Amino acid sequence: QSFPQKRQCAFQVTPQNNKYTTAGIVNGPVQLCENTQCCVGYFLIIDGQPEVDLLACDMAEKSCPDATCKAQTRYNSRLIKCVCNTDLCNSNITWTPESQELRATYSYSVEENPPSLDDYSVSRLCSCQTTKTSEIDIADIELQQIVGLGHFATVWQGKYQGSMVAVKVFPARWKQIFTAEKEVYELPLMKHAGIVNFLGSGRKPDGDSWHIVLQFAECGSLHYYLCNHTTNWMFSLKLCQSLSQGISYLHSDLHRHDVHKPPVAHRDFSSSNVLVRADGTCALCDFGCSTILRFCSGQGRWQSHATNMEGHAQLGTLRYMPPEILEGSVNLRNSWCLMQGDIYALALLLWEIWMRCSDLFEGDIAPQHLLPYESELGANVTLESLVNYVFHMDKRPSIPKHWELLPQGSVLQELLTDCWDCDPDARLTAQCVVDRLMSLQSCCST
Ligand SMILES: Nc1ncnc2c1ncn2[C@@H]1O[C@H](COP(=O)(O)OP(=O)(O)OP(=O)(O)O)[C@@H](O)[C@H]1O
Repeated sequence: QSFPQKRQCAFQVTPQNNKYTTAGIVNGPVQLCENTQCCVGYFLIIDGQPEVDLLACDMAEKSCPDATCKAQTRYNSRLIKCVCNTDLCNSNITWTPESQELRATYSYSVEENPPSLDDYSVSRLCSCQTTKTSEIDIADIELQQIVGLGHFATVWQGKYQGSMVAVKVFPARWKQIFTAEKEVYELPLMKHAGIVNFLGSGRKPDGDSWHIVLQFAECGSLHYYLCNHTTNWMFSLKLCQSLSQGISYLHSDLHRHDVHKPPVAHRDFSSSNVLVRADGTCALCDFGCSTILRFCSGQGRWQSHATNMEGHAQLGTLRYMPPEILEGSVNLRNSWCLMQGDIYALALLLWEIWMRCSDLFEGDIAPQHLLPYESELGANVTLESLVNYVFHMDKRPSIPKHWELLPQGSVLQELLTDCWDCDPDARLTAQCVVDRLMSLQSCCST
């Protein structure tokens, strides 16, 4: 009886990313694969050259059609990966800076491969309704003070028709991001308590800036709020519920009469992109990186559509990126994976909120606000440290041990672990998070 030869792969790990040690028997620089015929290699680009970050057998059986180690698309041009199917093939990577630059441009656009003509025609066929909002005459707005400085825009507090508003001002060079964000706000049925109310948009007569006018959120961003306030249990639950209801609504595919709201993936969900109103409810904002999914009946599948993609390899905030996006294994043709990425970020936001809830800490003293992974990886995380910690080591923000003893502790713990699971398919849907939070309301009103 003959047994198939086990694959041998070059092996090199660091103590920080030693998860792959379990993928097979290690004998010095060689590993005999237990579960797969595929070798993997991760390389960091240092001074323009690939340097080994990790070499090993793959953890599970996956497709690896290449015989040699060819550089695959990555998050940006600083980390590359290959998967291949011959003995020790992962020890040498085929890589050129030019090919990498070209591929990186596409790596975080919606299509994993450069779009074909067919894709374009399908996108046109599947374009969907928008609600035409009357343009706002920018001259009617009185800008009062700056309340936020983002990557793309400056946010002002202002006055419009006697009401306090927020005005997001994009310089002309970010017109594409402005258009993408406006397109999401202008979708039908976008008015919802969990989403900041869009009042209109306009352009300065001299054409040097584009404006989005929004309801003003008195308490600023969730990040700002948590830095400055602790909460009690019921208040934290209100923040979490409104937040999950907002993302659940954004993800929903709604048909009301003849009007259709397609699902939207946020793709840059972070505590800076959630606002807090005076009544303690959250509202989602900042849809500049979002993707609208359109169902193409001709194709029988969901099609992603994004105005803002070309030329933007890096979408979203690094710290909140799910492991599959950090690692680059996500198939961006599968639009649902974008929603699953939002759920991972939602878990980090729930964790941030609960870590500031005094009722969940002894002596009612909650620790000062920390961003996810801030205590483990510092205030300025790098891609390499996150890939290692979140993907290779499969670690998440730590859940306080004593929560196990609290009446709601096990539910909180399960909810977080079910939302930040390394397997995107295992994560809860946003509606399921809303339902679980609802059950917490009845079980633990302290
Ligand atoms: N409607 C609003 N009411 C009050 N403050 C707001 C409002 N909209 C935005 N802000 C403030 O401005 C900040 C930046 O807003 P926003 O995230 O929309 O801008 P951006 O340029 O897209 O930022 P990013 O760097 O996340 O891409 C928010 O974190 C918040 O503090």
